[in-house]
Amino acid sequence: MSTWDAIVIGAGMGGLVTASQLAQRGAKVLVLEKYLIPGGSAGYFERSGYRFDVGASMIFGFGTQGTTNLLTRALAAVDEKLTTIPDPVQVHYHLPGDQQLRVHRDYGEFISELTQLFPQEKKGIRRFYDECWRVFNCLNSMELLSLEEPRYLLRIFAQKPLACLGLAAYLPWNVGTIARKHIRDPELLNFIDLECYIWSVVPANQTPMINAGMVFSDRHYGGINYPKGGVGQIAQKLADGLAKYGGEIHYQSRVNRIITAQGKAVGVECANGQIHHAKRIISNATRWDTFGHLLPDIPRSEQRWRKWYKPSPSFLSLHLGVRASAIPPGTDCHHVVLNDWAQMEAPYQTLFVSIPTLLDPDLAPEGYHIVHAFTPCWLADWEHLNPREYEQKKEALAGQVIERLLALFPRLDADLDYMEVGTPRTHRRFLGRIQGTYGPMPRRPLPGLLTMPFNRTSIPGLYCVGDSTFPGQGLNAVAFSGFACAHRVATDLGF
Ligand SMILES: NC(=O)c1ccc[n+]([C@@H]2O[C@H](COP(=O)([O-])OP(=O)(O)OC[C@H]3O[C@@H](n4cnc5c(N)ncnc54)[C@H](O)[C@@H]3O)[C@@H](O)[C@H]2O)c1
Ligand SMILES: CC(C)=CCC/C(C)=C/C=C/C(C)=C/C=C/C(C)=C/C=C/C=C(C)/C=C/C=C(C)/C=C/C=C(\C)CCC=C(C)C
Repeated sequence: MSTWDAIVIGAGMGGLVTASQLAQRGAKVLVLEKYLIPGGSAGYFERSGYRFDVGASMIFGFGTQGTTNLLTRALAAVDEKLTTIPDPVQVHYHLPGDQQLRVHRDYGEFISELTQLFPQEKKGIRRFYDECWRVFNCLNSMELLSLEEPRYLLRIFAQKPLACLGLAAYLPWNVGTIARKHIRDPELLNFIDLECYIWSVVPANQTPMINAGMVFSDRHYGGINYPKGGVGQIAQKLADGLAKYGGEIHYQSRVNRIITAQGKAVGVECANGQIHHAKRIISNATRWDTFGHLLPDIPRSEQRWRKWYKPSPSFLSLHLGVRASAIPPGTDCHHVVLNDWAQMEAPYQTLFVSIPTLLDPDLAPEGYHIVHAFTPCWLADWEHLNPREYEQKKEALAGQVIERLLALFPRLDADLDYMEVGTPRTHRRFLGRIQGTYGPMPRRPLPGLLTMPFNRTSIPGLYCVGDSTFPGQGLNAVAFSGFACAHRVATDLGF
């Protein structure tokens, strides 16, 4: 039995930012993580001399200026810093009809390359992406904290009235509506769908405009920057910072139950039988894993949320080690391959490829590269298989992905040194996420971010943080959720 100011269930990025922010304010914080290391889907694993990122290697939020560089800020708050390596191209698209497009760090260069593909839409392209900048500039001019804290809202409204009104105006909108104001060409609209899909896993008409403002502008402002030593270093450094400020993380501590008394969350019970009490409980597990699992009941507000959002697909992931000769000189770090616009959302169709060793060669033995290839698919496709069927399916689908990779890297098969294949079952098992999901997705077009819940829940004393809270998926997004959650909890605790 022990008593804390706050207990955080899960050391994913959302949980770690919340915990480190609270500890830095003087709160006594305990993080309970079921796995061996921190990071969750932003963790890593090592095999045969390779250090693989568990999830995506394309990192936003590491800029040096403005207010939206939330990873830089979260680390700095606990006196930590990471060396980062700038990526000159956010993504190299391989589009249907053998078209190629690179999203350069330089905004002008990107716009000019896109305009060469769609010259008839020169004005529309400029107007659409400039409108994204308007959203970003509002966000990037203000301190980003909890929108559930009325005194903060009054303060930023007094400081930045135009930016607040600008954001309030965009909150209910999705990208599809804004894009259609400026663009007519159906193929260009398909491309805008893909621009959204690769991080939101839904097309433009379901992707909140505020999030697109962040992603489509920050890639040119703060840029995409890779942390030296791999994505896992971010969580590791936050965990170090947390410890410096007196917080604790217990690994291999799976929480089985949130304990309530008179309807209020007051503690947790772990699988090892330990019980911990705290004034506030914060869950970094998804809302689906929190309500109905850690707490038996699903409150009415959560039932409503489930009518709006469902778990998005998971991924089939190939983590490959290859001889350097497989990767031609001049290759970009991140690629997206799509052969048919109509198939963008179909399982195993849109292929994501990252080669983080092009930025940080130390992640692989000398003379070798890491290739992480992943493609969305559903858990249902992988359930009810016996071990032999499961292995056979993994092998067959991995073979199909490699076949597609050969179009980009013809020597890849001959130069293959190591392969580890993850499925939705792997993601569910190791990340503890329902159906191995990447995050929540709207069941239908919703009013932008208006339906995304903040950190407080309908259970007094219980908060949620991470990608099933405002503003959704992405490391920088869950970092925002962590800043906001810590701000709200600290205020409630009187810190
Ligand atoms: N390039 C990128 O932007 C990038 C890279 C990696 C991850 N991500 C994003 O990170 C987001 C996820 O971050 P997050 O903070 O929401 O969560 P997360 O799922 O990454 O972390 C949750 C953590 O909670 C732990 N956990 C779950 N249930 C538990 C229990 N009962 N007891 C103890 N521990 C438990 C898990 O082991 C995990 O470490 C995703 O949206 C993904 O997009 C983005
Ligand atoms: C007062 C008054 C009047 C009013 C009020 C209003 C206001 C103030 C409002 C506000 C709002 C806010 C603050 C908002 C915020 C937001 C945010 C922060 C957002 C963020 C976002 C982010 C994001 C979305 C990100 C994402 C990312 C991602 C997801 C990524 C991913 C990646 C991947 C997957 C990779 C790919 C790969 C390849 C391509 C290879």
